Amino acid sequence: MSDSENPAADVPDGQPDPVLVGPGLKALKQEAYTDATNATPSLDADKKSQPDSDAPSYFANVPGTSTEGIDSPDLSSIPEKSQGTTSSGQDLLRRLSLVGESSPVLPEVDPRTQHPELKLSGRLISAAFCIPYKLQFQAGSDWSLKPRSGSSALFDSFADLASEDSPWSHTLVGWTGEVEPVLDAKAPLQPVPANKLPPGSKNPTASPINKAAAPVPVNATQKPPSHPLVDGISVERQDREKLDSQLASGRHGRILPVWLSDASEEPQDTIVLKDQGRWRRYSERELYPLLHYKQHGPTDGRSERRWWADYIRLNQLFADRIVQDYQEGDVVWVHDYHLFLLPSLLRQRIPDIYVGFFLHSPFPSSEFVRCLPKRKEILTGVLGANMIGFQTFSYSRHFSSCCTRVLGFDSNSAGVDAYGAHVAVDVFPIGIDARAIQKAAFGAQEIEKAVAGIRKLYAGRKIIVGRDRLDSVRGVAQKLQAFELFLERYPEWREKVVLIQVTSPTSVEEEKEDPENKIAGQISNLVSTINGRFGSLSFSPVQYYPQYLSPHEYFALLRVADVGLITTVRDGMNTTSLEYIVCQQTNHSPLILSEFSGTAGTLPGAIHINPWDLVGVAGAIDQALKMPAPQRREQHLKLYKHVLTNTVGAWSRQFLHRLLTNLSSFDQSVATPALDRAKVVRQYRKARKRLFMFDYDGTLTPIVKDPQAAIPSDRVLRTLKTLSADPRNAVWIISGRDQAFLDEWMGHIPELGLSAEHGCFIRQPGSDDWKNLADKPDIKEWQKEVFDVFQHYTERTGGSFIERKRVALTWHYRRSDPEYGKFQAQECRKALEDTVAKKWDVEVMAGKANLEVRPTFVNKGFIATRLVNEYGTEPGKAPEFILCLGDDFTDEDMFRALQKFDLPQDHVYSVTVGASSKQTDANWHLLEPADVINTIQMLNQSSNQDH
Ligand SMILES: O=P(O)(O)OC[C@H]1O[C@H](O[C@H]2O[C@H](CO)[C@@H](O)[C@H](O)[C@H]2O)[C@H](O)[C@@H](O)[C@@H]1O
Repeated sequence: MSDSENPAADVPDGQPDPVLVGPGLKALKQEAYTDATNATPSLDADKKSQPDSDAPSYFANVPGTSTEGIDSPDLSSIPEKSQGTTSSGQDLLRRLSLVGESSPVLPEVDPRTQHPELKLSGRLISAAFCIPYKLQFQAGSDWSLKPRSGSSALFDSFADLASEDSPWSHTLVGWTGEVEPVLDAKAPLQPVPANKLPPGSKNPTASPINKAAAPVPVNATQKPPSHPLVDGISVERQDREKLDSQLASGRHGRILPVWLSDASEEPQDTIVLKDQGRWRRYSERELYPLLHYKQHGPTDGRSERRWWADYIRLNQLFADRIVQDYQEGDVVWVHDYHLFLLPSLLRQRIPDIYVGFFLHSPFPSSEFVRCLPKRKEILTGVLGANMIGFQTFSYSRHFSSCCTRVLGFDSNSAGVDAYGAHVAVDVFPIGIDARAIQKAAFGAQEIEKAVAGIRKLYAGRKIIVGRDRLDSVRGVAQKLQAFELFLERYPEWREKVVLIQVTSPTSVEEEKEDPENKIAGQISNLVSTINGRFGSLSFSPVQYYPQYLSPHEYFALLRVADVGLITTVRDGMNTTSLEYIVCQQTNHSPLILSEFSGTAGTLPGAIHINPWDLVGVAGAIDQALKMPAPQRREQHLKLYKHVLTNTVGAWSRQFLHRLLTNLSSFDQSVATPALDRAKVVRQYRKARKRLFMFDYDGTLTPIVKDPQAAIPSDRVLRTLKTLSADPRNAVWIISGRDQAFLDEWMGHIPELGLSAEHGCFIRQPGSDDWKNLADKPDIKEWQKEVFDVFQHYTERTGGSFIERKRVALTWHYRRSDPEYGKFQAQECRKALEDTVAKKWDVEVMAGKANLEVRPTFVNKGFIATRLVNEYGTEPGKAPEFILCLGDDFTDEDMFRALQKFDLPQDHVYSVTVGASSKQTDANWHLLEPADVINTIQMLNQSSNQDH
């Protein structure tokens, strides 16, 4: 049902086009596009293929003029382009309370003026799996372009971005899709072998679509499908260039086709297209099912490895194409799961590129994603983007949670900290081009005829309409089961209600090739059972049509419906439900919508059902059929306002606006620059007195699961030894670890100064003795109370444990469920702050997957201050080079302490280890402990050069 996330976004081989909406519909009006044998039209003509301007306008549909019952509100002054781009439009929307109810309508403003700091070029490159055309090819001739079906909302958004009103110069990068050879119009069609056809489909050469069987007059002019793919098509360079020029301008902007082939050397004169379907396999057999909560059985993994290799190559070829065209300041917007790896591939080549990613399909719980063998590659691939958008909040939450659980990255509802960068995560439910749908659905003679025809056919009966693809996730079986139960439980409706269910063949690779065609079989059994139980010789309560509909038939069906029934068990965004709402502008028939559709959250005015609860669905059908007119009108109005305000144009503006806002706020205020090593070396070499303060965990060694396993490597020890051997250097380890640990691992380097337990203990260089700075008589008492609270949470948080030191106590939850552990830590912290911390002079600190309690009067900042003071702060005495490094909250005390001294700026380097987006008082950042060691080694080497 949803085509915004249609995996194939295409017609199965050898099939006629399914329902076309949006650009498809508009383009359909151009006969030449549908005729493979005609000369290829110029894409400019495409612009003219907008719906007829004399078609009755939805927006001119003022109250009282409707012929179909209760009217819609007067939206006549909403501007055609984007409903709200002018002040009058905004006023009207406000008057209708459209603004503020849904996402705000953003005006078209040139992003370059709005964000001068980003130095935008004004060019937007969209990357989508396929271009919006199906290609037919004959060497030496023009290419034949037919509108590609599916993904209508997405293609409409490209048209919007490329329109004259858009501030962007738009380029679309997409795969050519499976290229077919042009058929000789006069040559007889060869029968297609049955095994090459999708299950349930008719042999195109055998018989035309059964006109009599259709619920509405079937488009008899519909062409038989083109033949299945021919393998091994050779495309010469001049033919590819010809396609480039045919696609150079049009309603979607400039289109750059990506040629997917095995050829490894660039550029090839001839590209041979073989087994073209392979480029879909990984995404449609592995990713699509997983994203929709479907798991296949175990396999030997060989095919999957091949598909994965193709998936990588596909993403690389997209990256190549974009990089070839890229100009500084371009924004790249990547769409959907076929291109999960593209953001990182682009960032590897252009580190400061602006990239947004939008996922059109659902994103499942981490419990599902973790089953994917390539889970890490997929997640890190997409994390190359600056912002990742989802259809619903729950999908975005699942994604962030996956990054925490699978990759161990910090995340919250605003985003994920990945590899030193903050990746924003946000929610943008897609809309439709409501105005185009309205124009397409109303007024044309054929549609009016079809509407009248269906009404006549089912006169006196209520019509429930369902239109879905025959994928298992679309819930057609559940719908039929619920309808059967409805007829059983509400006998008063028998003979008075008909369910018209139209299904187009599946587009899911895996299901297409199911030899048993299980779903189709199941559906047809259910239909027979219901019609057998509740039908009669003259009437069948289920009218089932496994076929494609023309746009006219499709819109006519949506218009005559008394109830729209969508029982999908999983889908990203259901565009049919949005189109249904537009088509019901005058009837106001209720919409029953599965809560598992991504659309449900944005359509609270629909009747939400759980498709697995058949009794509930049956009850909802009864409720919808009996709904009084005023209630129907009221519910519909809410839905209608939503669909009209949240158009696909508003969606893309919203996405780009937030991407740029994120980029600019990130650039300006939060980012901590990477440590300028050249500057550090210069000052280091100049300085005669130098002070080093190193935190230990997360700074000198990477964070690991078991605290006892975080031991310094030989390289770390050698580096520290060399550094501290220089008499000009004072080198200190200032750690939360206890004395025993520091003695054991670093105690053998006599030149090192050590401080343990966040400043509670100190051991001077050259000494074996530890001095206790936290010696107070009450220690045992507060320790006991802290221990009891920690113990309480340890018992209730699997995997957590307590580390007892001499003074401080640490509760660790790194081995617990990351989200539950974090939650329990918040609770535990609250409990400690409300009790122990109020009674005693202790501080509760949140560390890395831990909580620590230590006396308030000592901390790492206190030690840092003490050390600088020991050197002397007057000019001539003060250290001329201070390097202080740490990674967590407790180290911020040191950074703050250093700010209090009046020392020359270029003498003091406070460095946080981690993302540049981290909230910190440090002036610089380094990504990871390895960078710290590299930096120190560099200083050591620079000293050698001095000698
Ligand atoms: O001040 P530091 O030297 O950074 O020490 C802080 C705490 O580090 C240790 O715990 C942390 O590192 C462990 C090993 O990588 C890791 O498993 C744990 O999750 C981290 O919280 C140490 O165990 C604590 O005693 C220190 O206070």
